[in-house]
Amino acid sequence: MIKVGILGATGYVGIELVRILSQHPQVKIVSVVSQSFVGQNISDIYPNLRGIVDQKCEELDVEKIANRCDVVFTALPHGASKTVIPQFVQHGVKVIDLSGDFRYNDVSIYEKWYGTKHDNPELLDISVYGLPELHRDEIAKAHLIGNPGCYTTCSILALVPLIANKLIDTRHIIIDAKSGVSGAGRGLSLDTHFCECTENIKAYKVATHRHTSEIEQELSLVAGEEIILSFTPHLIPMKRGILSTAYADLKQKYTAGELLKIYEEYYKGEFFIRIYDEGKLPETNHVSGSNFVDIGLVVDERLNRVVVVSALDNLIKGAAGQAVQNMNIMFELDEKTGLVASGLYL
Ligand SMILES: NC(=O)C1=CN([C@@H]2O[C@H](COP(=O)(O)OP(=O)(O)OC[C@H]3O[C@@H](n4cnc5c(N)ncnc54)[C@H](OP(=O)(O)O)[C@@H]3O)[C@@H](O)[C@H]2O)C=CC1
Ligand SMILES: CC(=O)N[C@@H](CCC(=O)OP(=O)(O)O)C(=O)O
Repeated sequence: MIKVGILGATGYVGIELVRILSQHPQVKIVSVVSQSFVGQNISDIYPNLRGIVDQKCEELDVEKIANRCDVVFTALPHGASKTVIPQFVQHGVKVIDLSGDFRYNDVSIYEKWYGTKHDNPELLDISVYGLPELHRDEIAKAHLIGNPGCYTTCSILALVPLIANKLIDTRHIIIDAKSGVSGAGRGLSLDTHFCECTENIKAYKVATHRHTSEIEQELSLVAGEEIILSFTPHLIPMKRGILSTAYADLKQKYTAGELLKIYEEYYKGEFFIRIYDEGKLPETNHVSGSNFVDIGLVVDERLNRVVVVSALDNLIKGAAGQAVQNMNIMFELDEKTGLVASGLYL
């Protein structure tokens, strides 16, 4: 059995990790760590887990946790993980970090977009961007994973086949994405207050959202040249789910059917990517509670522009599910293990 610890277990991502890993046949959860609920049972905080995971939350004592775990998931706010992760790495414990701290190849990009200094830039040399569909071989050998963000997973996977096959003009890509409110975490804030986000939709951090840089990093790697693009996130009155709509100009004429064949071919064998037939498009309900990314597209023939629509659950393929997929790869398990229960509809 793989012995796991979950830091930030009481957060929205952390509790999805607890839920998924409690049903994983090769995992034993040995430690759930909290900052504010030390000594309380996790199932008192999330009563849906009563009788399933009745484990007490521990304080963050790296030495104690590292001695008992093969791998730790750090589902802490950006910045908070930076101090503890190097200690786990030194203890030889594998780490899958859900924050943005270890997702970047170039520290100056992290520092520019996160507006803070990185304390351990040397670890960026060993960390691997945990998007299995792009970096599976590196993930298998990694000790430290920077697990991708939710908007980024949804947006990158929607565009990769077009970029890898050089089908679009990469200078004018636009991504318009919408997220459910759980994307902002469980902490209280004015933006996610009931009256502020119910019956209301808003764009935020337009042209400045940090996920722009993460999407650009990965798409540039695929393209073999620097890509910069427009990314606009929106907060919508739903609990979970991301829907991303990407627009790009085609270099030549293609029908939707031809492009969909290219997508099918590119993602052949990728269980967690589902390509829709022509005339159908993904919706957030189709992926809720699951580790799938669903992708469909339309060609706007008047403009010779492709419009790619993708959907995922921000807490699963956008966070906890993808992290477990990475763990499966790191421990040489079938990467679907523990991740194929059907999703929620509604
Ligand atoms: N929500 C989402 O859809 C996604 C989130 N992420 C990333 O995952 C991470 C977790 O996000 P999310 O679950 O939404 O956040 P939450 O705010 O819901 O949870 C944060 C967790 O971190 C703990 N925590 C907060 N501050 C500290 C600290 N200084 N030291 C130790 N523990 C601390 C909290 O503990 P306690 O409750 O005990 O105070 C809580 O368990 C973030 O980095 C986020 O950016 C990534 C992809 C998607
Ligand atoms: C709705 C909402 O607020 N979403 C978050 C993104 C959540 C996420 O993906 O977190 P990472 O930054 O760790 O990738 C945001 O816009 O910052």
